[in-house]
Amino acid sequence: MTSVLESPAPVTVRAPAKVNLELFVGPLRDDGFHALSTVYQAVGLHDDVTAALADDWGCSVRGRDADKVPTDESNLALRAALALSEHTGGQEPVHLSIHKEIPVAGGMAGGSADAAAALVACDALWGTALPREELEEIAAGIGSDVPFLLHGGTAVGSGRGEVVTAVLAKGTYHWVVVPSAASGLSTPLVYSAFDQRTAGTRLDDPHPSAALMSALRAGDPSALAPVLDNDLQADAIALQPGIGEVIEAAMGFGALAAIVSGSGPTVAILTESAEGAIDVAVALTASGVADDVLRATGPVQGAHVLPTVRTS
Ligand SMILES: C[C@@](CO)(OP(=O)(O)O)[C@H](O)COP(=O)(O)OP(=O)(O)OC[C@H]1O[C@@H](n2ccc(N)nc2=O)[C@H](O)[C@@H]1O
Ligand SMILES: Nc1ncnc2c1ncn2[C@@H]1O[C@H](COP(=O)(O)OP(=O)(O)O)[C@@H](O)[C@H]1O
Repeated sequence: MTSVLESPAPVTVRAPAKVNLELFVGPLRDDGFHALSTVYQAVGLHDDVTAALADDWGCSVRGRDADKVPTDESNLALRAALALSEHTGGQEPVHLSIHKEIPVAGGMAGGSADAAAALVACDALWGTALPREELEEIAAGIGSDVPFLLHGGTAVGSGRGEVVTAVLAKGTYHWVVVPSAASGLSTPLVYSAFDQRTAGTRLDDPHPSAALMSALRAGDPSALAPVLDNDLQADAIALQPGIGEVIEAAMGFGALAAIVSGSGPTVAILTESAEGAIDVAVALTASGVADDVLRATGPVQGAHVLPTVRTS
């Protein structure tokens, strides 16, 4: 056991939320997951995870939706820390303090962000200094979105979303995010609605669309808006019609586009500028369509260590 004197200082890592600019769902694979082609964008809503050496493994959660997050070993951040410890032959226990800003169970991958943050934080705290590819491998074992949250920016996810390839993207995009927290939507429920709807049709292997890639290269939100696409959107709306109402209202208030993020229920609304985002956000709240409305810009960087605050 490390003595107090030589104990490394706690490490805090910040990780972003994601929106899926495009989500194409392919055939069901033998492992029970659908093949995916998605284009992720990391956006500026963040969770912070602080890893500190402790007598026992554990985690605590505060901030937005904290009461909806487990603190036992089903917590994705704790699972990630334990997986890294096992991979490196066993490490000293840590306590993870999670501060959440990312809406829980919204399709913005907050749990995956916490897992990515925990991997980077523990790797620094323990001094394991794992090569990036190994960290990504452990990340993929925790969840399909975790490698992207390590990576950040804008990237294609293939396989079941865990194989991440950067894309050339210019510009900054201004999003309004409507989480719809009261929902009972879950990822398995939405995929199973997709399965029922598409039963009997042949699903092709999914690929990124050339139109989306070209809009991202141009860095033009007006060009991006018409090519945003999500194969799970119809199923999310069928399960929770309020999502469709948010999309329709946002378009009426001058948004460039509005789309379900991942399996929902969060609606990601693309606007032309920072001012445009404020206008749409205010209109959504003032009209009573949504009482919980956030704003975020993207792309932003993936999980990264925050500088230690000097206290003296
Ligand atoms: C939809 C996406 C889009 O980025 O994100 P979220 O909306 O959850 O953030 C992802 O595909 C979330 O992938 P992942 O994190 O692996 O989903 P999990 O919660 O582990 O999957 C729960 C269940 O959903 C189904 N599932 C999930 C992913 C996939 N590619 N095919 C599936 O069929 C499977 O039945 C799986 O057992
Ligand atoms: N650290 C975590 N933060 C958020 N949710 C977590 C975490 N660990 C486990 N979970 C569980 O994962 C589920 C999915 O949460 P989340 O990752 O926020 O959403 P989504 O998968 O829709 O993007 C939650 O219902 C929650 O119980």
